[in-house]
Amino acid sequence: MFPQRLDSSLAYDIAKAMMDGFNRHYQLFRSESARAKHRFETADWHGQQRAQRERIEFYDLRVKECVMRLEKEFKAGAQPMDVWQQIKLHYIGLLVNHHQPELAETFFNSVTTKILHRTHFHNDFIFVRPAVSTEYIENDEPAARPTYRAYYPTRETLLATLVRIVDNFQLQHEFEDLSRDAAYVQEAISERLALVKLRANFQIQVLSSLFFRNKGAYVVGKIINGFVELPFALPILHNKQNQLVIDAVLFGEDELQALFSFARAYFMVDMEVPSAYVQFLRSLMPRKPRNEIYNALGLAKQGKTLFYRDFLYHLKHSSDKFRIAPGIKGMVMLVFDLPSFPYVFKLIKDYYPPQKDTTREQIKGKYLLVKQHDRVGRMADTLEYSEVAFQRERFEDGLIEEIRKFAPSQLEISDRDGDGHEEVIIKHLYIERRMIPLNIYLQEAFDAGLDEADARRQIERAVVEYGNAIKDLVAANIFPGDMLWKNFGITRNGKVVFYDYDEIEYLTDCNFRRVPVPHNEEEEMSGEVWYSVGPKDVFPETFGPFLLGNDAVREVFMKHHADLLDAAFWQGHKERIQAGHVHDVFPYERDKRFVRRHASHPIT
Ligand SMILES: Nc1ncnc2c1ncn2[C@@H]1O[C@H](COP(=O)(O)OP(=O)(O)OP(=O)(O)O)[C@@H](O)[C@H]1O
Repeated sequence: MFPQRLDSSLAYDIAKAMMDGFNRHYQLFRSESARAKHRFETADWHGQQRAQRERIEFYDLRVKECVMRLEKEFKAGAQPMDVWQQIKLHYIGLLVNHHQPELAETFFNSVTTKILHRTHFHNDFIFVRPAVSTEYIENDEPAARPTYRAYYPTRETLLATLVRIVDNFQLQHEFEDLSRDAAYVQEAISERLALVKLRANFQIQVLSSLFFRNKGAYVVGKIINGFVELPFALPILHNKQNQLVIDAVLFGEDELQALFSFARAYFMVDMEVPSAYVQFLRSLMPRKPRNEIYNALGLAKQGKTLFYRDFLYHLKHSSDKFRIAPGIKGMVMLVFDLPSFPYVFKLIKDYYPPQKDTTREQIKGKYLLVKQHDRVGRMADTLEYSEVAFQRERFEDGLIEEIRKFAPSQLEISDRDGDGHEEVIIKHLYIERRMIPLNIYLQEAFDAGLDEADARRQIERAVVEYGNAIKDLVAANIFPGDMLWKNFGITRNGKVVFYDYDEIEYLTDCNFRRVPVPHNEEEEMSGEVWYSVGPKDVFPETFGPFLLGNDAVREVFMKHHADLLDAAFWQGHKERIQAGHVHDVFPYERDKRFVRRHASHPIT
């Protein structure tokens, strides 16, 4: 198959046009990300959120543009296969000194598969694995910023070094008191280093671009001493007087994981060599898959590519079968998983019960809304795939039957690739992180018996976190719609996250009402809803019977979250959002905030 000679000049022109298409994409993506700094400095929060939303669309737009150009200028789709092989080889040549080769390869795949369609293309024409290494890429241009900077403080110069680290970002806005904040950070670091001997290599490494998201900017780095590396992040916020403050210091893998969680919006970061950022971040969070790090940086297509490669690799090295996911089955989504793999696969059913007045398009719209919205750590991100092929023998028969019954339009079983093995091909799928459904988590505690202190603690933690999750969603203008326990999951770190999006609405589109007082005994005794209800009307006081059947659950809920049953709570938030308020989201515990920690003992 490998071409002996590169003799088609058209192949070179097509490869070059594709590379131009990618370069244009990355330049636009990067400048939008770089502008986040100015929006942060000028407290343009609506602008920041808009940009976060719009940037998600960039990739598909650029792919479409490039496909059109290739068809128009080169009739690319009509070129014979040997030309396509040469296109790929020329493209590899163009990648050799490129600073984002892995992204450019993915762009090539997107454009090529659009032009050649599934029936024509062969894996040889795309990048099934990377052809060009991303190791040790450096930007050698004279004014280039390195990926990270290293600082070499002593115990005595630590404070001055911390000030310098922040100063080097040249934020064009004044701090309330940078030396005070740096002293708070120094104190926190010194506590960790108190009993430690500083080794010759003691240093602080800091990624040279800030990470922007919503109302925050984050310094991300690590402290190295001997063989120990301590990841850290410094959130910088505007205070009430609109001056900058370092709000906290986060340490260690778990706190960084929470910052980079799959349930949060993507960061804006100005990066020349994204793979070097990913490599650095991976050293801070070794258990976080690379695909999720690319996602967190807004490079979702690369995340998707890497996820799929990891998935295929996992399939090759496992033998268990796909099955219907544990828990209560969805009415609109058919959910399955592979026990050995920490994700779930969701497809939209063809048929749903009458109370679900929705359509496939509407459901897709809700999933898209979540993708573009700030997920505030409370909504799982999803990857969307079309035409996914699995080996038939890896599917339990019961699962095939379930798909055949509820989503026949999504299922094809055939030997499409002609390798003599049957495949299950699913037309459209969402994939997201697997969690423990909250109803199962609570049931485990009930089963253990409420006399057990651990079980009671488990219930308390779950119910308190559940209410907190809803309150975070509310602050972010999201009404979850269906708030039953089964629609929330618990993550590895004990966070409660929402995953059932088909009834989600903007809070500002809902009408929160109290149940009217009955006019007469007949109305009062009627088991039916006797008052008129509009399509967007919500009656929070009616949530109780669905959620609080269990006494232990009820007790905790009423202690911490009784306000969720009050229409005034919801209406109040709606009005604040309508008045233009942009909520604060803290991807860390509130008691980490310096304003709380040092309220009574300010450092002087
Ligand atoms: N990320 C996940 N991790 C673990 N289990 C999940 C996940 N997402 C869904 N499930 C399981 O699949 C079930 C159905 O999923 P989901 O709630 O998304 O479907 P649905 O059809 O929208 O539900 P509903 O009938 O409440 O509208 C859940 O109750 C849960 O048991």
